[in-house]
Amino acid sequence: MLKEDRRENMEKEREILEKLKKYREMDLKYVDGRILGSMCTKPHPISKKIVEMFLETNLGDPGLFPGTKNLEEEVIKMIGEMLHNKNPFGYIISGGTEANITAMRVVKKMSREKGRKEVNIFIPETAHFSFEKAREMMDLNYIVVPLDKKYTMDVKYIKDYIEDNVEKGIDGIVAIAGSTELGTIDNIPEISKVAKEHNIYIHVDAAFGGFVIPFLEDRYRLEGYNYHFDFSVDNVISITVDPHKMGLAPIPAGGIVFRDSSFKRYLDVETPYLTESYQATLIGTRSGIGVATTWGIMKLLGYEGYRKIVSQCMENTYYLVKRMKEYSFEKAIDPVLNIVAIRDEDPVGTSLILRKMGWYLSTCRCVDALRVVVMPHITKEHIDRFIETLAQCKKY
Ligand SMILES: CC1=C(O)/C(=C\N=C/Cc2ccc(O)cc2)C(COP(=O)(O)O)=CN1
Repeated sequence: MLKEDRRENMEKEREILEKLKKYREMDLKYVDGRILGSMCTKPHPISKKIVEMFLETNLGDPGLFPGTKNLEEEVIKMIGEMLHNKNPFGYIISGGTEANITAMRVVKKMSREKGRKEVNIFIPETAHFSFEKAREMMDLNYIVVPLDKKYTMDVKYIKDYIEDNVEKGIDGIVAIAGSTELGTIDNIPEISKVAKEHNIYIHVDAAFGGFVIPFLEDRYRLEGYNYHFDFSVDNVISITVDPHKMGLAPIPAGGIVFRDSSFKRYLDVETPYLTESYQATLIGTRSGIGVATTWGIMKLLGYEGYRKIVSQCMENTYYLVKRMKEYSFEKAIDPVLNIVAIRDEDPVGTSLILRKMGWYLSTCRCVDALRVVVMPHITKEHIDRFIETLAQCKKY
């Protein structure tokens, strides 16, 4: 390329990057500490170098990228180990939504194989809206399970429902380990007893809790909740666990892990023109970035690294509750994970006022409360500033 052309090109590139910078400056930044309602955070710094290294990879055609495919198998093994599964099968995919849809694909296929006309699935009121997308797409029939006083699934309701509807085949139970709104954990060992008796598939949505609970020290574990949620519990067949939440991986990095590879056949679709004859993931072309960054961050942090991050988040969670008390702001429940629900008579109204003041948090539906997710980017200074702002805003 001529020197002149090269110079022109560089000038054009510089202008384009300048323009992009203007758009990026319109975005909020996690480090400013005003993003209080997100379950994502600033990715671990090592991510940048890994993204650059794996930019062109495509796990949609794994025969071309065997190294990246090997990494995915290793990452699933690492996450499987974290979830007490020595023989895991799964994928690092676009996010928790795709992971939950994938689990529901398997439940539906297994139900069809049993010759059932209807796919009946117990689902908690606290279920993430991704299950609504799955229901619509696959015509699933949900039996919504009410919550008990701890905002977890009422297991007695499941038992009674099955006894009162013996003719109705139940294909699955969705349980949550770290609910979106309150971070509560359903009593999965209790649910497992019912599932085992009736041979029912349990899918655990640990999109958020999957990278918190395994690292949660005893001092942060509350009486009255059962923290066992993984493959150590019978009938747990699949788990959603997202590296791009508390795993500190960049987006997109969701995870779906199955008890073993025997469930792959329910997902496989023939792929005539690819380097592999079958493809199980919902998304076809998919970058290897999520796999590689998750592998790198898990190797770098290890158990101890994640434990420290989770403990820091829990310390800041308890600090927020302490500061709230000084202004008589009430918590809706004792924090189970790093999520705080601040009672409010008009949570939507208050959150809109706070947003105008530059603070982004969300609200709960299951209880009238503001919702703060105390992610690793939130510091005590941010919490101090937030509480002062909330106090001002409540004066009106
Ligand atoms: C229990 C559960 C979730 O809390 C969840 C998402 N949750 C929160 C997603 C979120 C992330 C950042 C943000 O600023 C706002 C919202 C999903 C879907 O995960 P996703 O497809 O990766 O968004 C599934 N289950």
